[in-house]
Amino acid sequence: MMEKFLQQSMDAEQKFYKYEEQRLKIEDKRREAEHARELQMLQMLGQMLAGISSAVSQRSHSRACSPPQRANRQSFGETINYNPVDRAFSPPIGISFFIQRSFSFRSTHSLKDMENIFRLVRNVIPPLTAKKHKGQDGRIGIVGGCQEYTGAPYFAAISALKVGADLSHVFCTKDAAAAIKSYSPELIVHPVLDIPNAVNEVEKWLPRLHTVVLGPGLGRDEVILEHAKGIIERTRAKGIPIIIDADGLWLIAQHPSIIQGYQGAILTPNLMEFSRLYEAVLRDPVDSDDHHGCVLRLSQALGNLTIVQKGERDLISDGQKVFVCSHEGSNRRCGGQGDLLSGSLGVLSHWAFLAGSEKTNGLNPFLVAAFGACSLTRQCNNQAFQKYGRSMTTKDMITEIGTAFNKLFEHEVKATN
Ligand SMILES: NC(=O)C1=CN([C@@H]2O[C@H](COP(=O)(O)OP(=O)(O)OC[C@H]3O[C@@H](n4cnc5c(N)ncnc54)[C@H](O)[C@@H]3O)[C@@H](O)[C@H]2O)[C@@H](O)CC1
Ligand SMILES: Nc1ncnc2c1ncn2[C@@H]1O[C@H](COP(=O)(O)OP(=O)(O)OP(=O)(O)O)[C@@H](O)[C@H]1O
Repeated sequence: MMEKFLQQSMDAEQKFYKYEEQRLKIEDKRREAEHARELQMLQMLGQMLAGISSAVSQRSHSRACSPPQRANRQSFGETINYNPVDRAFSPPIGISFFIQRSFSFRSTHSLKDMENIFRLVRNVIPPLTAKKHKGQDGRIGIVGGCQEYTGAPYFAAISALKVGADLSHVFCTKDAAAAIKSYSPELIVHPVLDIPNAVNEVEKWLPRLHTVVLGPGLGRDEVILEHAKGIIERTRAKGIPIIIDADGLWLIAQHPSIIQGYQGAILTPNLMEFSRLYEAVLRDPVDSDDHHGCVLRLSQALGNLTIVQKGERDLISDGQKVFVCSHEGSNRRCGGQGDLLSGSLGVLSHWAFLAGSEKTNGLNPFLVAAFGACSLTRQCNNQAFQKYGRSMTTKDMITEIGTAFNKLFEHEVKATN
């Protein structure tokens, strides 16, 4: 009797997942069509504006220094495009000028530079409309959380919600679940990471997730890491974007092949995690005089997946370009701000992935998402530090997410120079 009941409920569950998977596919297609329509309208608008501006410039005897000429000049090569021959991701020349100015190696950015890159981030942010239903703007899964570390997965999951995801799931060990739930009723918590069939349990949820963030508070228990390995493999097999941070990077340093060649992955190492990974993959110590080259080489060696090297300046590379985010933060470094970054990136990478390179002027959408998440983290750091100074903690930064996001991405920054 019990067996029959169990079988029936398993069948019902499977039917539900199948139905849900189909529904999500239809929904994604509809959103793609919506994006394509918007793009078409923008292109038409662009053509109209181009027509008007060329008429105006003909009348006013155009100036000698046009953007395309400047784009080719070395003095604008502060952002290094390491593969100028590959045009696959290269935007038209005028736009290239615009992007290269935005992602500069200079330590300070002009307001205009920041406005340019923030505009690309804004392009991928989905509009809030009354027509949407719960889940459409992001269902993010955080894999991490064990007895020692319950804060890290919480920080990542709540940050994802505060940036704009609709649902945030945490897959953690049994003994971490109650603590994580008690921090926030908004989170959906699955205490499955330490059960024998953990990988299958998480896999059941994958069709319902847009992005997976793996690593915050995962710990280094061998059994859990083995489960994490299986989860990465299944996530990769389904083509779902995955952000790997903290102990997830420890795992990658032991087994780089799990992630090698998967361009749906974004790795977010701090300096320490970066050198571990670099040495494991390239069998060479990091060259401390050439951080940009090292980030680039690591990305290339792993098959051009996106790397975000966190630090005083965040270096972001997909093996072709290295971009720098040096948005002003503060001198306070509290544990957990990397989790804020990985959770935000979970949402932004989903939005960017969905929007595609048409919305990022031909640039790899993950680079734009990473730039957005780094700027946002640093802006939260800056705002919270102004209020709390040395006593600032990650919770204070998380409280700032709404206003920081609004300031960076919801309003036009006035370009004064
Ligand atoms: N409240 C929580 O639950 C928190 C848990 N955390 C988790 O703690 C676990 C271990 O993380 P750790 O970062 O300690 O990992 P590691 O055990 O790899 O330690 C890294 C070491 O590198 C040092 N380091 C970091 N950035 C550096 C830099 N730029 N230059 C030089 N040294 C640098 C740190 O001080 C630390 O001693 C992870 O699972 C992580 O997610 C952290 O996220 C912090 C908050
Ligand atoms: N020296 C710095 N100056 C300014 N901002 C920094 C500095 N170091 C880190 N940051 C900012 O903090 C973010 C998180 O980086 P951090 O090195 O603290 O990560 P982490 O060590 O992985 O964090 P966690 O404590 O969550 O494990 C970076 O992306 C960056 O935006």
